[in-house]
This record gives sequence, structure tokens and C-alpha cells, in this order.
Amino acid sequence: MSAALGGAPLSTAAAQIERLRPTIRVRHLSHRFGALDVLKDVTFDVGPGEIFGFIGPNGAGKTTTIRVMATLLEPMAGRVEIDGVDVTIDPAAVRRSIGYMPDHAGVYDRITVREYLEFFADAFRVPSLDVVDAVLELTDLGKIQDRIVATMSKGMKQRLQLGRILLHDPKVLILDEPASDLDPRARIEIRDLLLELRSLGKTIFLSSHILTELSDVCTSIGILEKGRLVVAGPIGEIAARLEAVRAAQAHGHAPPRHAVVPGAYGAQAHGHAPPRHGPGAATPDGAPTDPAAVDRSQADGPPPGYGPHPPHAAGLASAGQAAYPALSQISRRKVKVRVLGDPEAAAFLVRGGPGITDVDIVAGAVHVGYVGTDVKIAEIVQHLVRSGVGVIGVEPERNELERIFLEVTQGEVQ
Ligand SMILES: Nc1ncnc2c1ncn2[C@@H]1O[C@H](COP(=O)(O)OP(=O)(O)OP(=O)(O)O)[C@@H](O)[C@H]1O
Repeated sequence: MSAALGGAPLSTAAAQIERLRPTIRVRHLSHRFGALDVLKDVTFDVGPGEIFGFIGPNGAGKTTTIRVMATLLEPMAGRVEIDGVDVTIDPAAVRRSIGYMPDHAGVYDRITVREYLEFFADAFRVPSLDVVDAVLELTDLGKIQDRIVATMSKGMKQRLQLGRILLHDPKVLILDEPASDLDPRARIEIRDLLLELRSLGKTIFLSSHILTELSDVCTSIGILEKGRLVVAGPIGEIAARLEAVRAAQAHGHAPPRHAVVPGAYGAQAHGHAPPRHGPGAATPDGAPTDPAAVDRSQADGPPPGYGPHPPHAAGLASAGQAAYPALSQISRRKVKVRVLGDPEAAAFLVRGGPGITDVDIVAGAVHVGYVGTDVKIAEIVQHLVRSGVGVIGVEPERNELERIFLEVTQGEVQ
């Protein structure tokens, strides 16, 4: 089926340009509602073929960002490009290349699934027969195509909404809270569908205020808090940088520059690091050295009325310094260790060790609190094994994304 939704083949040169260019490019985006600064200098990239999770608590500014991306709201300052097109310069072209699913969107209830899709296919002026069949197959709604929409479950309605935004074969999907209010099965189905859409070459931007909701499908994330982007990039890369910060701090050093300087995520995360020499070269803190580059960077610079960019808008930089005390204090971490034999004996061996803050037995597992990096986990395990304890399971207490979220945010809402 995918031929109808897989996009046209590109020439080699064009394909190369596309591979290098971020599909979504947000630069210094700022917006105000009345006196409320809702978005403050938000900058990030989403590369082609990524599933980008835009995570933040209620009121953080996710929907406002999305509405700008979807051409429904003109930004007060900053720039957003979708597939190389500026949303304020050519909104019609942007609309053709995106499929936008708002949160809590309604569906027409009194028609069948097929009629619903045919109606929108007509509205979008796409040849409805082939495309509707393809969408029904992709969303797995073919079996219930004659069902009245009103009788469908929430999960099915959500898939139908996704089907609707696929009809014009957009390159980019922008989904506002696509999994909220869904039961676990429906969430898994949406997740699988997103993975399939990615395999068809779509770039997917989704927002969520529930961290674990779709985190397992995201290739990269951005965390928004009180209108500021706290961090963005591939999950593994952010985790590695936090680990470097922790390691340095565990040894009483300042965090290494590469772990915290502006530009340590985003552009570099997508392979667009500024060269060290020649045009576009940058100083270690990301400032361009060539005057033309300075001009270009100023063209991207702070919007009028919004002042200089606050340092922590640029990444983990200030997160590792004063602005994010949670990071600079190094959060205590926990690891759950399962052992053969008596857990009390294992707890006794670990308790009081260097960097160990507390040890408990919960449901037969030894829960060890510690300060430090993953190296500490290895040391604990090594110590137990050398002492003759059989270690059968080691599980850091939180998943990676939860840990990152807790470390880089302060739990503030606006
Ligand atoms: N049209 C508007 N007029 C005034 N204030 C608004 C408007 N739209 C949003 N806001 C305010 O802007 C802030 C950010 O809202 P936004 O909807 O972007 O957040 P969000 O991260 O999507 O939150 P949620 O998950 O609750 O949807 C909130 O304080 C909200 O009340």
C-alpha cells in the first residue's frame, strides 16, 4: 500500500540536501499572550525521519509551539521552517507538507469511517479511492470501514484522526498529545502505527506531558519548561552528557565544557557541528569566529524586545551551572539489585560503602541509593560478586528519560 503514501523518489543531489537539512528548524521562537511570556527563545532541530518527543508539563508552551509550526499562530519573534519553508513566508506550502493533529480534536460522528476519510480526501483534492484504501490499510481500520464513527472506541477514533492527516501524504506529522486519554492497548497501537509511519519516511513531531507515554518510540526529545527549552537531542546523547556532568561533579570538578557548552546538542546532535577552522568556525563556547558567520548568527539572533538569549536556553550549559540546581547538586540515584540467597546479607555488604547513601530491601530486591555515575553500579556489582554473592539482576530505578527529565527540570509550571 505504501506506494500511495511513500512520497516521490528524489534525485541524488536533492536527496543529499534533504538528508543534511533539518526537517523542522525552530530558531529563537518567542511568544507572549498578554503579559505572559509563553515561549522564550526556543531553538531546536528535528532531523529527517526522526520521531521527536516534545515533553513538558501542562502550560509549558507545547501547544503554542505546535500552533506556530502548523501555521495557525504567527510567532512574535523567531523563525520556524518546515522542510526548508518558513511558516510565516509561505504558510500554504507548509500546510501541504504537514499533517497536523490537534489535541482533543473532534470527529464527525454520524458517518462511516470510509465516508469520513472520503470527505476529507475530497476536501484535500486527493484521488480518494486509492488513497482512502491505503489509509484504511495502514491504520488497520479497513475491517471497520462501514462502522459509524460514533460507535468507535477512543483509540480507533484517534487512529482515524491520524488517517485523516495522512490523506495528502505529508512529509511531516505534527501530533499534539496523540496518546493522551488512551488506554494501554490503544497507546500501543498508536505507537506501532507511528513506527510504521517512520519506516515510510515520515518525520514525526509529537508532544506529551506524560513522560513515559510514547518515550520508547522517540529517537530524540526536547524538554520544555515554563516556555524555555531545557534540553534537546537524541536521548542517548543527552544521557551521556548528563553522565559526564555527574562524573565531573562526583570528582569535584566543573562539568567538562563539551558536556555543557551551548551547541553541545541540537546542531551537533544532528551532525551539523560548527567547524573549528575556516568559514563558520566557532570558539569553544560556540561563538562564530568569522565576521560573516557573526552576521549570519545575528540574523538568527535575539528577537527585538526579548533581550539577549538567556544562557540556559542554549542547552545544558547553564543547566550544569547556576540555573539548574537539580543538575549541579547531582541527584541521588538508585539501583535495584536482585541476588541469589539472602538479600539481607547482600545489603549488609553494600551498606556504608563509598558513595552509598542508603540500602533497603523491597520485595526481595536490594535497593541501593548512591551518588555518582554508572561506574558506581559496576563497583557495587563487582563488590557483591567478589564477596560470593550471585547477582541475577541489576536495574536502575528510573528509565533513562525519566531520569533526564528529573535532572534537567525544576518542576515549575506557568
Ligand atoms: N490564546 C491564548 N490566550 C492566552 N493565554 C494562552 C492562550 N493559549 C495558551 N495560553 C497560555 O499559554 C501557556 C502555554 O499554553 P500551551 O497550551 O502552549 O501549553 P501546553 O504545554 O501545550 O500545555 P497543555 O499540555 O496543558 O496543553 C498557558 O499558560 C496557557 O494558559
